[in-house]
Amino acid sequence: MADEITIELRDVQKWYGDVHALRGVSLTVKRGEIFGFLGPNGAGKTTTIRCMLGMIFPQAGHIRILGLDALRHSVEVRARTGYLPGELHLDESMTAEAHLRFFNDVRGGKADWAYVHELAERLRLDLHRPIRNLSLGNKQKVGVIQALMHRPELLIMDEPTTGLDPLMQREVLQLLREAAQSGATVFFSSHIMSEVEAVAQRVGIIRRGRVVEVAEPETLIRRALRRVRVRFREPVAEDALADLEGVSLLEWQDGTEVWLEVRGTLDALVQRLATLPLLDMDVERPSLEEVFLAYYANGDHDEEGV
Ligand SMILES: Nc1ncnc2c1ncn2[C@@H]1O[C@H](COP(=O)(O)OP(=O)(O)OP(=O)(O)O)[C@@H](O)[C@H]1O
Repeated sequence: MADEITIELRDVQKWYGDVHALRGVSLTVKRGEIFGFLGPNGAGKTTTIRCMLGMIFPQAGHIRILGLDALRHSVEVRARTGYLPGELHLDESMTAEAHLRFFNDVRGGKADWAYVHELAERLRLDLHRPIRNLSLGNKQKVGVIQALMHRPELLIMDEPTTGLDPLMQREVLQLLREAAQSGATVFFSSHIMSEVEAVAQRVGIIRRGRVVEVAEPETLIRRALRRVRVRFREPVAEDALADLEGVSLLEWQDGTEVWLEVRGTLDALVQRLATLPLLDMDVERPSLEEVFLAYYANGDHDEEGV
């Protein structure tokens, strides 16, 4: 059903003068989903988000948000969306609360003030302090509340945990989860793999203006390299595991303790180990960070190479 799709980008291209920032970005986000948009600095995350909200205009492609053409209906799209920009512009002379009230009035006054106070408490933000006296992290909290306070059906957040300490990062990720549990769709960008892994149901990886992968975090991790430590009851010959596809030897300590690197499934390794005097084995689960770094180190997915 069309309304099951909240975000749809098809072949979106954006140039800034000579800079080809988006080279045909396509992706789909379903209603109620938490989608993590991952990529290093300069990959095109902010540009994609600004196009989605009709703040800048792509030269080619189609964008539908909440069933609307994002460029023709950007005002309605923005009214129904909670947006946290990558760079916040707050009026330093106002208190946090005055800023939120002002912003809410501009947006048409739909804030849930009980929720605003609950958010401020959870994020440990004093709403009565002038913004000029707030740290970077506390300013970020004002932005997070600004995006959430009208309980929008769509949240678009550009690097939501920027400047926050680990405890507050976790709290913000929890808020994203709760928003999705109450039916909102969440799209957030990040260059921190662990936070995407912790919260996103699907991840899109953008690299040099192209989405090179969309998958569940678990799928990306399964595809990655895993380090395996094997211990044998008695020494085994160095070539006992050498011929297995996708398995490379890292360390061979007297044939009793062996470190391996395995790409893909462990099936072949496990079958071979069953024929050897195995004592035990440990498999390290790669983090999404390792997956991501491997992805970026590998130019196979981009015809222009690294
Ligand atoms: N206003 C602009 N004028 C010219 N080039 C720009 C402009 N904004 C972005 N770019 C370029 O477009 C590309 C994509 O930038 P973008 O900010 O979308 O990346 P990003 O993934 O959000 O990175 P970051 O995490 O650093 O914000 C980069 O090469 C950047 O230098």
